Amino acid sequence: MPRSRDRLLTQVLNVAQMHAAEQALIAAGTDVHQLMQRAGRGAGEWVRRIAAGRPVTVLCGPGNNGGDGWVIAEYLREHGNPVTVVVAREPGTGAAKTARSLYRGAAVPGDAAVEGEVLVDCLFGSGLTRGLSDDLFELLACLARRHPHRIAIDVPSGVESDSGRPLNAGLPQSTLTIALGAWKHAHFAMPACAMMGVLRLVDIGVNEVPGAARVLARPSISVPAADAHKYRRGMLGIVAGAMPGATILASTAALRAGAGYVKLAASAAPANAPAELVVTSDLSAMLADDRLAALLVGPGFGRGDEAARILARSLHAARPSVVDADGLMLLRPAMLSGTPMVLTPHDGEMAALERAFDLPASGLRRERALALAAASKAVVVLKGPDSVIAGPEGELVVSPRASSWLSVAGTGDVLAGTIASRLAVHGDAMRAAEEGLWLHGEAARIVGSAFTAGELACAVRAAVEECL
Ligand SMILES: NC(=O)C1=CN([C@@H]2O[C@H](COP(=O)(O)OP(=O)(O)OC[C@H]3O[C@@H](n4cnc5c(N)ncnc54)[C@H](OP(=O)(O)O)[C@@H]3O)[C@@H](O)[C@H]2O)[C@@H](O)CC1
Ligand SMILES: Nc1ncnc2c1ncn2[C@@H]1O[C@H](COP(=O)(O)OP(=O)(O)O)[C@@H](O)[C@H]1O
Ligand SMILES: [K+]
Repeated sequence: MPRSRDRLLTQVLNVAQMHAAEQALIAAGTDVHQLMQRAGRGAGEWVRRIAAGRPVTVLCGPGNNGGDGWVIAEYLREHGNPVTVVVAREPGTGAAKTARSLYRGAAVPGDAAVEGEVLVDCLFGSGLTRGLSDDLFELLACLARRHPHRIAIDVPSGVESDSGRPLNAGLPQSTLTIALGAWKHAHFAMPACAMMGVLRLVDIGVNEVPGAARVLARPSISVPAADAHKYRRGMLGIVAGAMPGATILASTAALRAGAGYVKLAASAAPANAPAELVVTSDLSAMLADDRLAALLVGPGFGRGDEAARILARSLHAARPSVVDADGLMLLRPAMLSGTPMVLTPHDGEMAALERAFDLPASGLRRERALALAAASKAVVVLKGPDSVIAGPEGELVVSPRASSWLSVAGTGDVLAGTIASRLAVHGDAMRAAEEGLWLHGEAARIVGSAFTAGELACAVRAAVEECL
């Protein structure tokens, strides 16, 4: 597969965009039946590998998701894998009716007593418009209980594709979810993304959709130029506040993420500062230094008047900046200078920013991040179990689930330090945000479990190594 196709397969589409992409393929000469064959056979191959000869039950609904199910069932039958279709509803679309007519194996009416090893959920996909009725919910739940492996096709039935909202309570957990044609927002949005198990994508030839979101992917990071020296590699200034612990964590990560020089402006050198960190008590001189490539302001800052003054002064220096933590609580529209900026709020800080920028605190997380990015002209990294990055021009990057061990104090400081370090290297706010978020997730994968934020910060170096 050419590399450009690989990149294309990182796009994330909403239902309207998926429909438009499908129409474009149809206009170019591929009919819906062919698309369903591609999707169903591609998914069927994953199911066949997982089933490995064990009995499979395919639950088929009325729409094209059900149609995919009939194709999967026929694919398994052709390959000699035992399969039974449970017909929750007879097919209602032309393509699904054709797929059913081509199936030559066993089918039973909506019967919850069917047993097997692998359940393939093709009840509803992206066309779900309302919660499952009681009978359909019961059928799905009973079959799920009777099958140890549960594979959802496109999206698990009952999950809204654009939002990731479950429209029924108590939907079964899938062990694998196979997206068809393109990723959907539900694959990366809580709570649905936590119900989907492992994610896989089947390519059906969908082309690039303008304005589509992307999945965060491993960045490519260059080694320093042959003639590099510490200042040209990027000098990062970190402005310390009342609580130095957070800036130490941010500095520890920043020292390992590529910047050539990390300087901390603090009234006194913190007791446990890394030896490589250069500490200065002269904030004005640091801000006036022409070599200063980027600034990090906010971790451990405090929220008093003095902190607000230091934030305003720091941002007045008009350097590419990352604003995090208390800095976000103090940020006001008048402090923005138009230089590249990354804001890294969690949900609580996001609500404060929305108040400061007079934005409604409603809608999906990605919509809220986009609204703040547009209003602030900054790149917004809205953190959490389903982090998203929004750019001021409407760019949107969604993150695959990272380790839930990240839910420990101080990991946000590590993220801010990592992003700031990358910003010091090249000055591109969107790129720095993507690199930093990926490195932070990868560092968590590398350190494993029950780690501290300090251990995470040290693992940023190993994560960088994977991007060279
Ligand atoms: N796009 C592509 O390129 C390709 C897409 N493909 C596949 O198509 C899937 C999307 O298909 P789809 O649009 O037919 O939707 P799907 O989810 O099967 O069913 C919706 C139907 O059910 C109904 N309905 C909705 N909610 C309901 C409820 N709670 N309880 C009862 N009924 C309900 C609703 O009608 P309504 O009753 O709302 O009028 C509608 O008739 C997609 O996920 C992928 O698997 C691939 O084959 C290949 C290429
Ligand atoms: N359940 C989770 N799964 C994955 N990542 C998480 C989870 N909880 C938190 N994180 C990540 O950990 C970091 C926490 O940052 P933050 O809330 O600012 O913590 P702190 O202020 O203690 O540093 C963020 O990068 C966030 O995306
Ligand atoms: K499904």
